[in-house]
Amino acid sequence: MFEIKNLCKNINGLTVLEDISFFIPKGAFLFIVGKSGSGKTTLLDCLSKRKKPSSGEIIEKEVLPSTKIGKVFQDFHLLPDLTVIENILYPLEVEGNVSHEKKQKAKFLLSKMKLTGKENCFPAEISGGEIQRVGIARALMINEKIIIADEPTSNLDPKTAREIMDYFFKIHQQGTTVIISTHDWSFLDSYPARVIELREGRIIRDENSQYFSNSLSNKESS
Ligand SMILES: Nc1ncnc2c1ncn2[C@@H]1O[C@H](COP(=O)(O)OP(=O)(O)OP(=O)(O)O)[C@@H](O)[C@H]1O
Repeated sequence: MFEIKNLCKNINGLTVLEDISFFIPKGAFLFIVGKSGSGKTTLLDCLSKRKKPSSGEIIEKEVLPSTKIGKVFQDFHLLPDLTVIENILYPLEVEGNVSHEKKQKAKFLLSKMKLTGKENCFPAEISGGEIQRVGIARALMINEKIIIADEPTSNLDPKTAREIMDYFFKIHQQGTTVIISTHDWSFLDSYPARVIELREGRIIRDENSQYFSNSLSNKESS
């Protein structure tokens, strides 16, 4: 789905990503891990077309416009004057594509994100974790082919975080390519995933999660 070749990203004179090369096949379930500042967000920004590489390239086997990539980033940008359900449907509204079926899907995603009962609240009336889950539901509404999520469970209690990660894994099993950055190494034990570890902007490991959890590198980073 993505072939990343010799990707470098410099920001304000700082090399944030250096010579990153790897392939992400269609249907992958991929965790990007690494210490704070290792370049996870920047890599996801490049994959989701929020940032342009300074050099190198990202070749998409199936080219999707930026608006068709389901993105979950820390700046959720919910529209303050729209309710929760209106925010989730907003990207489709813009395209004039809100059908009865899509509304049913939005309600289904609300229940999966444990937001039932909050659909008519405005963003100012819900918690940070709930805002995060609205952002996830909106991303899932946009696209079923690829989801790129930057620390999607960071503000959530452990039980909710686990339920939402289970849901990401389920949609991966249904065929969606899922790329997630996380600080939570406990997830690596729980899902058969590919794990790429970054350190100072470089890939230092790229392995299956089952080999990852007991590693020295893991202990160093947790
Ligand atoms: N706009 C920017 N201006 C200056 N430096 C930046 C900018 N964006 C990122 N950086 C730097 O790039 C490096 C990588 O940042 P990035 O946010 O990609 O790391 P990260 O692994 O996602 O970190 P965290 O886990 O804390 O979110 C950091 O040293 C950061 O300070």
